[in-house]
Amino acid sequence: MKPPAATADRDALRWGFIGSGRMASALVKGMIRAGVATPDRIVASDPQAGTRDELAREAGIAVHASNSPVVEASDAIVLAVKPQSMASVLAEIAPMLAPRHLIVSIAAGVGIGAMRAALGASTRIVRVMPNTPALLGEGASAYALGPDATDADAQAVQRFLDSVGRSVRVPESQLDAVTGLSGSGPAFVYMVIEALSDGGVRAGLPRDVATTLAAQTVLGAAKMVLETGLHPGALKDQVTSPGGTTIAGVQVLERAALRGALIDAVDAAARRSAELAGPARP
Ligand SMILES: NC(=O)C1=CN([C@@H]2O[C@H](COP(=O)(O)OP(=O)(O)OC[C@H]3O[C@@H](n4cnc5c(N)ncnc54)[C@H](O)[C@@H]3O)[C@@H](O)[C@H]2O)C=CC1
Ligand SMILES: O=C(O)[C@@H]1CCC=N1
Repeated sequence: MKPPAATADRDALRWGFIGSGRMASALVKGMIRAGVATPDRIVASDPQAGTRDELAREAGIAVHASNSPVVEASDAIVLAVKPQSMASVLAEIAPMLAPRHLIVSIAAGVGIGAMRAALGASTRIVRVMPNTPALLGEGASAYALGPDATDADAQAVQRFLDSVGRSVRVPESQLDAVTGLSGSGPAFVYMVIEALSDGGVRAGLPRDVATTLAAQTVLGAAKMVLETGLHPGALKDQVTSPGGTTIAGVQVLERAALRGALIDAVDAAARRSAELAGPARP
């Protein structure tokens, strides 16, 4: 890797967010919550007044209507617009970039190659796939480095992502799979929680009790996987008494092909991420 850009202050980067929607908002608020950046070192932009006002009010940062003040006031620029808006944003910011700038894209399906083509081959680029639980410091992110990104860039992005959850470095070729699993995954898990809660209600629990128990059960089970290091199947076996209640439910889930449905969901989301890189965008 190349040495860090001489002008970049690695320990006190100024962060700029282009696009202030749901994912940018989760990351900004998560960073501030974790203390990785103070509000005066983060700026953002968005064309929608309501979106600007909301983030400015909730995070205490400056949010501009145009993108040039963000480019001017930042060292690391997080591109947080929809994939469909990326081409116009890249064309807009390309002439404004200086050697100090690190480009961090969170857009699904927009490749490093396409960004280099639009911004210039020597641009330092890191492509990230975060997820919305970053808001609470429980994000799951993966990142891939562009050819000109430095060790310092990798460290800065890893510090940023680890401050809002867990992160892993992957080859760019794996980012569509990451998008299908952890990028889209919170939506799948919310559906599971909602359905578990429905089950509790069906069995006679009040809704609030059922949702609390369902969500805490998913949280606890996830922590068991992460903190014991045991295989999920072994942990499932610990819950499943011979002739007991759990195996009765497991049988229903196997008959309903729960596993196949989840595998298909991740696969479909990963394929959609790959599709977004192509010319046929919606
Ligand atoms: N929402 C999620 O769970 C995740 C989203 N992502 C990625 O993050 C990106 C943003 O997604 P969301 O936050 O969900 O979308 P969003 O629609 O909530 O936010 C996008 C924002 O970009 C703004 N925008 C549009 N054109 C712009 C321009 N030219 N300059 C500046 N801002 C502009 C829009 O007004 C909007 O507020 C997408 O590329 C998506 O693939 C990645 C991981 C998870
Ligand atoms: O649904 C989407 O396209 C974005 C990318 C990953 C999560 N949300």
